[in-house]
Amino acid sequence: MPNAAAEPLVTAPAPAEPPDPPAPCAADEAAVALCGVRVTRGDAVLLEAVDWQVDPAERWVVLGPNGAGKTTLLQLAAGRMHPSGGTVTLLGERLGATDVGALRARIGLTSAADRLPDRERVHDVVLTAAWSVVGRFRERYEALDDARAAALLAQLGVGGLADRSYGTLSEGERKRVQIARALMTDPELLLLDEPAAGLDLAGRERLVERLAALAADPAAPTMVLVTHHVEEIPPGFTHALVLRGGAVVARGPLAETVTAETLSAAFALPLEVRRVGERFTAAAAG
Ligand SMILES: Nc1ncnc2c1ncn2[C@@H]1O[C@H](COP(=O)(O)OP(=O)(O)OP(=O)(O)O)[C@@H](O)[C@H]1O
Repeated sequence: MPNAAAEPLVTAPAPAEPPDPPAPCAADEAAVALCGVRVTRGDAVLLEAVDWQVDPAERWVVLGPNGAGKTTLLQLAAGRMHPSGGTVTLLGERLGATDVGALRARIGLTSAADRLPDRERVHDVVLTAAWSVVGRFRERYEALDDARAAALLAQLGVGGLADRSYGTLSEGERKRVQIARALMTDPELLLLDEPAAGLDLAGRERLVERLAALAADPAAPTMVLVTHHVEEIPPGFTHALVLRGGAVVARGPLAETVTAETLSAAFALPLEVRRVGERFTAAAAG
């Protein structure tokens, strides 16, 4: 008769190995880290399963058709919106677990929604960013602030317009003043939402030239530029994120991402994409 006590019929399973912790989706030193991000409004899904990491020295362009989720993504990256799911970490601070006011002060954002007073002197439009206000009142500014505003206007090629009132500027000149204003607080991250929208060819080219100079400056902040048009990608930009319908179509170094394949998929149209030097063009294939 078998000895049941000495030879159990059922062998106890070996204790399970503890599961590996999930790999972090982004490095700690990333300027922007989105992990499994989802944004919903009612039944609408604005972003779904977005993983994206921007390292401090990188310059990213975000491309995609109307409604792809580009502005939503930029609002997250500016700390002006929280995700419905997943995590957003900006400059080492996780949204939802940090003082968002202090974080926003470290981020420069320009968008068409910026409302700047037409009557304000151009110099003051830039200067007042130091106090996060849009009109000069009783704030006190240091000579250093004045010098910085003047230097930024000169850097953006609009130094000669410092004494004009903002409302008298052309659209292209305004865009460059807006970027100077966004740089006034010396942000660590600069977000540009369609900076070339509405500009004529010469205005676009002047802006692209200034952004290329900024991108080449090692002291410049991490940059993310949203656009619909590959022609607006400034030389010196390093990476691209391509979105469609709130999802990532492609992401990575510019040369591998801004291609006929990814853009045709994103814009749902067969496209030819050409690269001449550091500039891109796209047109319908045919
Ligand atoms: N509050 C909201 N409720 C429902 N849907 C919204 C809301 N806000 C935005 N959306 C939708 O989310 C989608 C993404 O919008 P978003 O502005 O991020 O796109 P976009 O890529 O910046 O578009 P565009 O290039 O036209 O500026 C759009 O379809 C928009 O209609």
